[in-house]
Amino acid sequence: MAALTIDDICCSYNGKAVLDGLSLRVESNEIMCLLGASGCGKTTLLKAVAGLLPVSGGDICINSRKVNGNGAAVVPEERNIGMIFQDYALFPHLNVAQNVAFGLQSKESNKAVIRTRVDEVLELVNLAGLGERYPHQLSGGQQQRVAIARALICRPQLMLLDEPFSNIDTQVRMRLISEIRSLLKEQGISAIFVTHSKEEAFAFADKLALFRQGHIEQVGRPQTLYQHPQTPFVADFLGQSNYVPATVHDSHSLQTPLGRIASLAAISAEPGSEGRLLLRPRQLLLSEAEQGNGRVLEQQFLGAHTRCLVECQGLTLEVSINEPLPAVANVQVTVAPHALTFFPDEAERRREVA
Ligand SMILES: Nc1ncnc2c1ncn2[C@@H]1O[C@H](COP(=O)(O)OP(=O)(O)OP(=O)(O)O)[C@@H](O)[C@H]1O
Repeated sequence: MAALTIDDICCSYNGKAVLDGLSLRVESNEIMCLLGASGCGKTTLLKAVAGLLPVSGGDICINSRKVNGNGAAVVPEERNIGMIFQDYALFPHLNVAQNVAFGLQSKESNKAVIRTRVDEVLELVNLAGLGERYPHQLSGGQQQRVAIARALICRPQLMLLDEPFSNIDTQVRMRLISEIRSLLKEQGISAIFVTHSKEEAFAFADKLALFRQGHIEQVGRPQTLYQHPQTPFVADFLGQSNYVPATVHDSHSLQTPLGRIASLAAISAEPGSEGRLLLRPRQLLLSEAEQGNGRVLEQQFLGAHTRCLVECQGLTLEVSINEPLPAVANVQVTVAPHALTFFPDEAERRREVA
């Protein structure tokens, strides 16, 4: 069942369209990440879902209930949504327990029930025992946990998170991401999460929706978008891309300056079609070879891997290898067996016209 369906919505500021006919579906207990460049409309979409911004067209349904439109408009506090922001938005004059209790107080008058629920959610976010502290006495990561506890206390069905990890230092960030992800999964909460960071998106989301100027370019599992992008825009946004000119030889191979390359899956273009083969730095392999087809131009040791620039058949390719090569100039460049991603020139021309 869908936790949220957004169907053909339009939003504008001062008559200028920011979202124009955008559709998206978030399944129950699914974490959807909105990823995209600054200003492409991610926060606008969150605000529209939360009911903080009017929608000029289209439908938004939360758990099959329409929440916008004449006669159907549901106010933000009745949408059963939890919101978490980049700057935590805690009340500085309230302690942790009071901050967390805040949203529940308008719905529940029994103080003992509120206290028990505050303790429960503080336990969930690993802050048990810190209820008496004030926000300024907590680290950034702890403050964000308080914000999460405050959002959880009303048992939301849907959580909206707007760049929640960007103020958290790198050491703590991946741990917090993994904890919050497990928490949302355990509690059966669906979520939409906005970020600029592809690493956060990969680590936190079940699905990515990659935005491009108010529309969604591609939506799917992070690995699918990374390994099988439908457009060069998606490929380039999600990681380093090498492009090699190629012609389709048959349904399972391409002819390229690196030779004929076999694909582990069928290529969806006619034999003879010209275009570009996408190769990620990890999809190229290097071996030392005096008579090899490539020449190392530059190496950068980056800890977990080494970035290597190689000149091969007139192309400059970026290859990711584990350890730096010894000082050899010549290498053999080959392509690791995989399902090739091929962008036909014709499809790109059609996209440009559209
Ligand atoms: N209140 C507003 N009034 C006028 N224009 C606005 C307003 N809020 C946002 N915009 C414009 O709408 C566009 C989309 O903004 P939005 O905040 O949704 O982008 P975003 O993708 O979340 O960006 P960022 O990643 O920088 O937060 C931008 O061009 C922005 O300048």
